[in-house]
Amino acid sequence: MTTPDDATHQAPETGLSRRALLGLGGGIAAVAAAAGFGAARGTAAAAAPSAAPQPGTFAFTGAHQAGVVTPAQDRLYLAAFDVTTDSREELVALLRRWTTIAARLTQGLPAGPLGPASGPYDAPPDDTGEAADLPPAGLTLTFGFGRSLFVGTPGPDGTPGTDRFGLADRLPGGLVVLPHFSADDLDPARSDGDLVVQACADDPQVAVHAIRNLSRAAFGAATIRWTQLGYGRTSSTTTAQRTPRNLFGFKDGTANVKAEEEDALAAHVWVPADAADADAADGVDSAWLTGGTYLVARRIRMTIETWDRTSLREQETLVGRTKGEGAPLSGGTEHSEPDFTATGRGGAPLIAANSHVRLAHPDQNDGVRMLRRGYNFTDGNDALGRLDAGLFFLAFVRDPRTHFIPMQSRLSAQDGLMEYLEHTGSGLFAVPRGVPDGALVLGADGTPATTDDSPFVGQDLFA
Ligand SMILES: C=CC1=C(C)c2cc3[nH]c(cc4nc(cc5[nH]c(cc1n2)c(C)c5CCC(=O)O)C(CCC(=O)O)=C4C)c(C)c3C=C
Ligand SMILES: [Fe+2]
Repeated sequence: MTTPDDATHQAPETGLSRRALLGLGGGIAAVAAAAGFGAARGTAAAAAPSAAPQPGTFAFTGAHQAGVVTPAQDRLYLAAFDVTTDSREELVALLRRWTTIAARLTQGLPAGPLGPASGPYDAPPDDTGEAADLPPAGLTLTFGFGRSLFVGTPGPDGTPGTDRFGLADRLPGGLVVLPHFSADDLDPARSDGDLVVQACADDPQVAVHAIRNLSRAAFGAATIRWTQLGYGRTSSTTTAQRTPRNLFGFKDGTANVKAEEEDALAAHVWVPADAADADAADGVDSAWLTGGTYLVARRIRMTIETWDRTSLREQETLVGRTKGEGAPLSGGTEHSEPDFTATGRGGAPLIAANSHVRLAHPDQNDGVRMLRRGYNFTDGNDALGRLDAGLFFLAFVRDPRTHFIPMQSRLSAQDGLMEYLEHTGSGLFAVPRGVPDGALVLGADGTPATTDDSPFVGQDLFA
């Protein structure tokens, strides 16, 4: 399992900058070894002197990809890509390059072994440089695959898409076309994509630097389709984290699935082996996704100006919790269980039938929960001067057919909050399991010791 080093929870800013790491004798090899990359094959990394894990870093390798249960960082930059090559080999080569670069960036190293300010004077540097003096900032990079990577994009007349990479019989059952939900006003230019990279960090420049360098490494194979910048996490993913607030001013993430809840993660987040058994009955081999998860992304615009003219009573009634403490309207404190049977004056339920927390609660959803990991966003304003702001909803689930679609159908039809919400972008991605611990061996220059058999994110998909 991906585990953060101790320092990351508290003070990532204490980490050394990339420039300082480069200046350390044998720094790259030592960091690679310390990050668990060494040892396996007697490489330079394995032989390097051991060093303490870098403060402010999370391991890149592990049973699951980092960036799911990792304590939610403060900033997000997410990019969806269209693959522009039709060559399976070039796609695999891209994923190898991304894996190598991600392993380096998440450990606070520059994208390439030479860094931003050395290397041949007549060639572009192998790192763009804007994060050179910044600490690792808890950067995680999480990769996923969209449905179009497997079966292409259907034409407007309904003609089937093209299986460009011979992956159609690997399409996992949960990677469906999401239905239209009422109040959806989706912009195709902010939706879907063959590949996704979620970069989370406690410094926005570190997250943007990561996507920029991955995008650069994709040249000739993939181009950015859409991106979303997020600030102010809207969820807690560990019990140690303070519950943050969304742009409606309410605490968000109170009842989230947390990293410490191993049983809930197994039941609601990680794709179980029997999902592949079910797909096998349909002639699909989706074993590559066992231990992975699905990422649902929804750009949800909030009509902030209208909300701000709404009474506190109305706001709390629509959410179903108090604005100050975040306690259920049935009483107690933030982490008290809501009592949906409690009634007030005239026998009316204290938590209204159309309140968000009642409709999203597991009791109303066949026991379903999800790991939410969203962010606030503000993308300027529209022609009327209204903020284009809201919540970039991100959730990791074991199967969107059971863990997202029914709940979102219910919310979009009945949730009182919907009067203030508009879904403007959408994406669904299969997130493969992690690169195994200790398997990614970086050489002394920080590149994989062997290129052809070094593991990469999503490797099992192409096996
Ligand atoms: C389909 C899933 C969900 C969408 C879309 C969604 C949008 C959304 N939510 C808030 C604010 C809050 N949500 C809260 C709880 C909550 N929300 C969902 C699901 C979706 N939310 C779930 C599963 C839960 C937990 C329910 C439970 O188990 O009790 C809360 C309460 C605090 C908390 O538990 O996090 C708030 C507040 C907004 C503003 C929003 C769209 C912009
Ligand atoms: Fe919610």
